Order: sequence, then C-alpha cells, then structure tokens
Amino acid sequence: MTDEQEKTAAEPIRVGVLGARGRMGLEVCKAVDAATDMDLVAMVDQGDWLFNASDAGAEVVVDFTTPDVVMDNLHWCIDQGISAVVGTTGFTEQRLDRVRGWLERKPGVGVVIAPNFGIGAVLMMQFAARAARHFESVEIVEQHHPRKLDAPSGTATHTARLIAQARAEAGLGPVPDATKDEVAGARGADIDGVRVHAVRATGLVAHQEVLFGTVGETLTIRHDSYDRASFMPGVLLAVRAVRNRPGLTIGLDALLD
Ligand SMILES: NC(=O)C1=CN([C@@H]2O[C@H](COP(=O)(O)OP(=O)(O)OC[C@H]3O[C@@H](n4cnc5c(N)ncnc54)[C@H](OP(=O)(O)O)[C@@H]3O)[C@@H](O)[C@H]2O)C=CC1
Ligand SMILES: O=C(O)C1=N[C@H](C(=O)O)C[C@H](O)C1
Repeated sequence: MTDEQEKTAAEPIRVGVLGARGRMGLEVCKAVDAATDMDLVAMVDQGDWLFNASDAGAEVVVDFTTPDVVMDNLHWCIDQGISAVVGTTGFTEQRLDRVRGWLERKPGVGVVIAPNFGIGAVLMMQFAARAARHFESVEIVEQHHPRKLDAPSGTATHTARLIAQARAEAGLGPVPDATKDEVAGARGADIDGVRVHAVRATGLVAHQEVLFGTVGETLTIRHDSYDRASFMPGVLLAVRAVRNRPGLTIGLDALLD
C-alpha cells in the first residue's frame, strides 16, 4: 500500500444521504452515524439544495428517494465525481443504460444500484434463480407496507427477470396457465412471463415469496424484512466498496462473494 492509499484507508468515508428524512433515509443516517469508518456530512431531502452534499465534501452519496427524482440525483452525483449507492426503485434497462452512458464520461466514479440491500433477500433471489430451471410453474407474491409508492416492488421485478433468464437458458417454455382473467389483474402482473402479485397491508414492512411447482411438489422460498435495520449491513457494505468499483454494479451479489 502506498502512503496515499494508507491515508485514504484510514480516513473516514464522507457520506451524504439523499432522501434523508424518509423511512429508509432516517435509518441510513443512523447507521452511517454509528459506523466508525464513516462521517455523515450531508442530509438532503426534497426542497434541499443537492450542492449541500458536494459542498460538504461527500465522497459517497446514498440515495433512497423516489423513482421520479433518482435519475436526476444520480446524473448530478456522477457529474460531480461522487460515487453513489442507490436503493431507490424504478430502474428499467433503459435507465441503467443511461447511467452507464454518464459513467463512461467519468471513469473513476462507482455506482451500486441494488433492488434490495437485505442480505437474506439477496440470497432469496439467488436461491430462486437456482431453483427456476427445475420447476414448470412459478409465481411471486410480494408484500409491503401501504405507503410504498410503486408496484410491483423492485425486488419482485428483479427476481422475475432472474427467473425468466434461468428458464430461457434451460429451454423451459411458458409457465402453464389455462385460466382466463375474468377480472383484469386477477392473475397479477406479467414480468417476462412470470406472474407477480403485490399485496399492501398495514403492519407489513417488506416480504416476498417465490412459489415453484412441478408434478407432485411445490417449493416456497420466502424472505421477510421486519425492520428497515435489515437493509443497513448491505448499505454499509456498498458504501465501503463503491469507490473501489468504478462503473456500474447491479445488486449486492458481487460484493458478497
Ligand atoms: N433497495 C432496498 O433495499 C430498498 C429500497 N427501498 C426503496 O427506496 C425508496 C425510498 O423508500 P422509503 O424510504 O420507504 O420512501 P420515503 O417516501 O419514506 O422516503 C423518500 C424520501 O425522499 C425524499 N425526496 C423526494 N424527492 C427528493 C429529492 N429530489 N431529493 C432528495 N430527497 C427527496 C422524500 O421527501 P418528501 O417526503 O418530502 O417527498 C422522502 O423523505 C423507494 O423507491 C423504495 O422502494 C426501500 C427499502 C429498501
Ligand atoms: O419500498 C420498500 O419498502 C422496499 N422497496 C424495495 C423494493 O421495491 O423491492 C426493497 C424492499 O422490498 C423494501
């Protein structure tokens, strides 16, 4: 390690949080504040000036805002040369391509976008992708608190895409289903051929079941986040890693290996 690298390693990471007064933002501020290797230098919410983060010298920004503002936030971070850890949902392939385009012009900047920072949720998605080729049927049921703005969840969408990819690679055809949708939506949303059902109820935080079926047996893979603290080890892991990962990293999988 050079002297410069040693100095950098020893100095706390200066972190700014966007969406700091939201449900996740509050929890992230607490976790960053409690981490001895990080300094919480900026808390930015709607109506605040984004430059508060750069003026405070943020090296990493964590974004838990809303799908309609996250792209502008991310573009701004990359332009400023600030690496970003993003939990906000709403990332389509087109959006990810735009982020890649911005990053090409700022080769030193890292961005981690994860649909779910819960370690158990990451494993649930990996297990589901692994199981997918062995079952002809599959459906996803995600359950969340009723103040969630989007449906289906980013986690469910990502899981459906992983399953669809595994099924295609295994040469599986469409999921068998003779049912006629008498009422629109009764069979849930179709994401790449996988049915996804979204439940909203007071008392829930973030939960997902992936139900697989084949002749004579079913397999259910379930994950539950009962508290937003469950996302914090994943968020802190990404904050520690992101500056050493230039370009775009999607999901926590590569950081956990
Ligand atoms: N990847 C993961 O592991 C997880 C992802 N999420 C996702 O994170 C996102 C946030 O969730 P949650 O915390 O529950 O939502 P909240 O609505 O509680 O928080 C969002 C916050 O962002 C603020 N905000 C809105 N616009 C801006 C802006 N332009 N700049 C800065 N802040 C802004 C909001 O302010 P105001 O209220 O005034 O509008 C609010 O305080 C969602 O997309 C959710 O799906 C959630 C949990 C885990
Ligand atoms: O809004 C939430 O709460 C959550 N959002 C993410 C998603 O949409 O998948 C992650 C987790 O499910 C909690």
